[in-house]
Amino acid sequence: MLHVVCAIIEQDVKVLITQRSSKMAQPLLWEFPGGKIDAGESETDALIWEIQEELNLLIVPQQRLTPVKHSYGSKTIELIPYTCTLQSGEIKLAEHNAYSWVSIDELLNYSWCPADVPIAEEFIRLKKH
Ligand SMILES: Nc1nc2c([nH]c(=O)n2[C@H]2C[C@H](O)[C@@H](COP(=O)(O)OP(=O)(O)OP(=O)(O)O)O2)c(=O)[nH]1
Repeated sequence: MLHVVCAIIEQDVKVLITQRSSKMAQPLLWEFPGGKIDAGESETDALIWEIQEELNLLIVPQQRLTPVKHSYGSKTIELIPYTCTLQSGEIKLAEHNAYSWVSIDELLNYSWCPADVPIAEEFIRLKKH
């Protein structure tokens, strides 16, 4: 199983989501940015590194939400979400096709990678309570 960590980056009342490029797996679907955890790496170190690489942003992981297991054909991933705050940086896309800052109410209007849907739903529940 592939362990993937992803960031729900919050600023004011919006969260950052990214669209995978046409060359990636799950082309043009929206996700929470992140990536694979390498052997020996902590979840939060992997996340900080990936977000720096992909978006040129320095984040601070805050709260670990519920991991989701999802099978894409032969490949099974465990997607591990963290809410995060933004420390510094301006977005420069290195891999993604697009990004968007979206409000909680708009979050489910996007075409998500299937593994992300329960994560978006949990985040919405968290924010509405
Ligand atoms: N980073 C990230 N990956 C996700 C999310 N949801 C989801 O299903 N994935 C999948 C897509 C990939 O199959 C896998 C890891 O994606 P990745 O972007 O870090 O790795 P990668 O491009 O090197 O993977 P690949 O295209 O070579 O398979 O997890 C998400 O919210 N964030």
